[in-house]
Amino acid sequence: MGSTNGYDALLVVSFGGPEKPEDVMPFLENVVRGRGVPRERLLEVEAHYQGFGGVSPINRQCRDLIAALDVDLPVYWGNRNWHPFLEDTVRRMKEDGVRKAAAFVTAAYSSYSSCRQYLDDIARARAAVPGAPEIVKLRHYYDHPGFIAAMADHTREALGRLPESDRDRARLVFTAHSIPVSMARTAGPAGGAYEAQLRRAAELVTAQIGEAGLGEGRAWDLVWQSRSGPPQVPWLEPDVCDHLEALYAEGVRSAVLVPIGFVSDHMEVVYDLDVEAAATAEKLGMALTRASTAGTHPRFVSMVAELLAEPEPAACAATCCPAPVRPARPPA
Ligand SMILES: CC1=C(CCC(=O)O)c2cc3nc(cc4[nH]c(cc5[nH]c(cc1n2)c(C)c5CCC(=O)O)c(CCC(=O)O)c4C)C(CCC(=O)O)=C3C
Ligand SMILES: [Fe+2]
Repeated sequence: MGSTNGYDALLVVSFGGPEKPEDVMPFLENVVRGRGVPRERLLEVEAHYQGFGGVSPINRQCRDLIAALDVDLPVYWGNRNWHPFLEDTVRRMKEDGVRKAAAFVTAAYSSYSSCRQYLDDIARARAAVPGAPEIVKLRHYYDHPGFIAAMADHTREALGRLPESDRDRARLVFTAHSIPVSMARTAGPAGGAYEAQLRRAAELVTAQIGEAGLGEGRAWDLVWQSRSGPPQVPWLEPDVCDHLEALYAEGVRSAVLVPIGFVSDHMEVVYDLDVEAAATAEKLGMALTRASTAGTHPRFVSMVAELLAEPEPAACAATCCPAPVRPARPPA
């Protein structure tokens, strides 16, 4: 609990995910609408979701976070790609008499996909609801002590799950969602912010591990996962699985995956890391554990209340994190 700073509601904004098998394809169509993701990729990803019973963990995780929050405000929740849709939530907020809400987005970093697109989602939802409340997006929190403490705790815990003899020398492999190289170049006010912020967060987490006596100056890397898009468009590399192979070739025999780019253990984490990267490590004979994301760690939960109490953040410049220029359609 604490100051609510002139806000009369908190709005949690997230990605959304399917909750039953029939939801999977319509959800995926929403995600990739107009984005040139090849059909084969979509069918592959559909199979990942169906392998988990057609249920993404992300909605449950949003509900859990909301249940854990200790704020003196009514809390609402709306998604980009699946129910509860942001527009429906904004309509309900208006009907409830909300006038000015703070938005907590479940993405910590700057980039079109992780920041601007959420701002656009909020703007579109408000435009569809006459008399919609004002909605102020809270600041990026990738370097907030609450986020870092949660990730450091979970990284220590994952180190503890390695065989004892591997703990001191295990490599920390931080991962984040790959994005197109062009999107990475234009992220943030001066470009390059997505990668720079991820590096900063990884550095801060590694430093806290060092303070806990788990290896001053332990080696770490930042690599990418969950690449989408057409194959001819360059995305950030290396992919986490290729990186594990390269590490093995260098003689590294143990690692901890730290999904610093995400805030809950959603499908990209439980499939791309716990299934795919785990299989790569198994094949190589490498000891590998995966740190939990921030989730409902108490310090991450209390961070939300702390963000609410901060002075209202300045809006992003209109030129920040621009939408990608869509690749031309291949000739028919
Ligand atoms: C930066 C970033 C984040 C982190 C910030 C944030 O958290 O928002 C993120 C999160 C997520 N991405 C998710 C799922 C998907 N992302 C896709 C596709 C894409 N992601 C992109 C970027 C990001 N994505 C991009 C540039 C694309 C290409 C299409 C486009 O330009 O938009 C696709 C399409 C199929 C495919 O993977 O090819 C799916 C299904 C889920 C839900 C998981 C669940 O259901 O549990 C979450 C949290
Ligand atoms: Fe994604």
